[in-house]
Amino acid sequence: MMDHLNVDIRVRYPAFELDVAHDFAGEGITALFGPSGCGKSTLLRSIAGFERAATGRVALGGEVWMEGRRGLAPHRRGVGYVFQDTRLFPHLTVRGNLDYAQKRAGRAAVRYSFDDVVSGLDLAPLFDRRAGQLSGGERQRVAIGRALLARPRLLLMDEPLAALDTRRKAGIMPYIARLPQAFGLPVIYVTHAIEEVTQLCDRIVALAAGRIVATGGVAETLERLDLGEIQGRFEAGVVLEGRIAATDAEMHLTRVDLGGRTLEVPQILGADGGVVRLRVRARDVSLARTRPEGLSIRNMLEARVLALEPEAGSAFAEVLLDIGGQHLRARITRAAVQEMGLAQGQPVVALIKSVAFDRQALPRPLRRGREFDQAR
Ligand SMILES: Nc1ncnc2c1ncn2[C@@H]1O[C@H](COP(=O)(O)OP(=O)(O)OP(=O)(O)O)[C@@H](O)[C@H]1O
Repeated sequence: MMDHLNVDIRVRYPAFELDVAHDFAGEGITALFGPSGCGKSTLLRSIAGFERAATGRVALGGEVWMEGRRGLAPHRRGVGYVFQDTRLFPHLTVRGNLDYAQKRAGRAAVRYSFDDVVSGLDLAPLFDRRAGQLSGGERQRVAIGRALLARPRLLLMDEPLAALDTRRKAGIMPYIARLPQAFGLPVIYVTHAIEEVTQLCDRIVALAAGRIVATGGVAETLERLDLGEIQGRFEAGVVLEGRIAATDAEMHLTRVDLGGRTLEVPQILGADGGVVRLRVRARDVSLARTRPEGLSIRNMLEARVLALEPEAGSAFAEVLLDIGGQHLRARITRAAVQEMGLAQGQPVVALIKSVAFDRQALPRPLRRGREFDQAR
């Protein structure tokens, strides 16, 4: 367990105020999540020491980085920073960019070497390329490597995938997921993309209008949050956690055990037994009173109605379901609720098309052991 980052920060702009007090976990990836303009980048900049208007307190373990209006300069705070635009030196090679970071590194003791960074991010094949000639995903890998070589005790990432297309995102996400375990440092990860929260993060700190509105584990916090404000009604859904039970390589399907119920989803590249999170949007779930026959839909889960929430002034209602401990949401028409005679406590069958699942489901990193500890 690494040191906790404790913040109690205020920033006042003419038209915006940030006021945040939080004890960030000393391990894993914490999502700083919220709508555009809620203050995510301002908070990250305040932690790093780039925000002149910040007042309050920032401390990592016993080390105070800011107190009142006085703070350590950014390069003395032991943070690595990864931006959306990578800010590499375009005219230098990848090797040149990494060497530069290595030379300017602080003296903090870290448990990994230059070679660990290079192999952990697969950077060797890129060494002789100029940074200006890399793809967006490759540039981000190099930018992460550069941040790690500064020997940080904490890594701050500000929407590192926002500029990438879906395929490139999927390519780089596994590298990010491994960072806390592989390099032994906590990550604070700014995003407003819910798939990145679901696939990469262990916890959420949700911000709205400069204040924290929810904190906690990913699945439960997403369920509590009113995502409408962040993602729009259409994206409402749940995050299910399960284990890979088996994969049919020929059919490109993976069966995921949700603890009694099984889902069939597009193939996930991961070993049997691996833990995965799956986001299911409410609009992708239909309901039936009894198990239908002769359907193409692969996923039919026995469920029980926990709550019915008609949306005022709309054709739709949201149905909250229990599927053996975990929850599911279905967005169906109010007319259907009436015709089916749905009521609280009633057993139903929830239908989910396999195509409804996000493509980039990633097995969660293993919780025990740090990869580089064994090498030392
Ligand atoms: N230097 C500044 N002077 C005045 N107002 C600022 C300054 N920097 C940011 N703001 C305002 O503070 C608010 C929060 O900005 P911030 O960039 O932290 O939001 P964000 O959550 O990171 O948004 P996004 O997801 O769009 O990047 C915004 O209303 C922004 O206009």
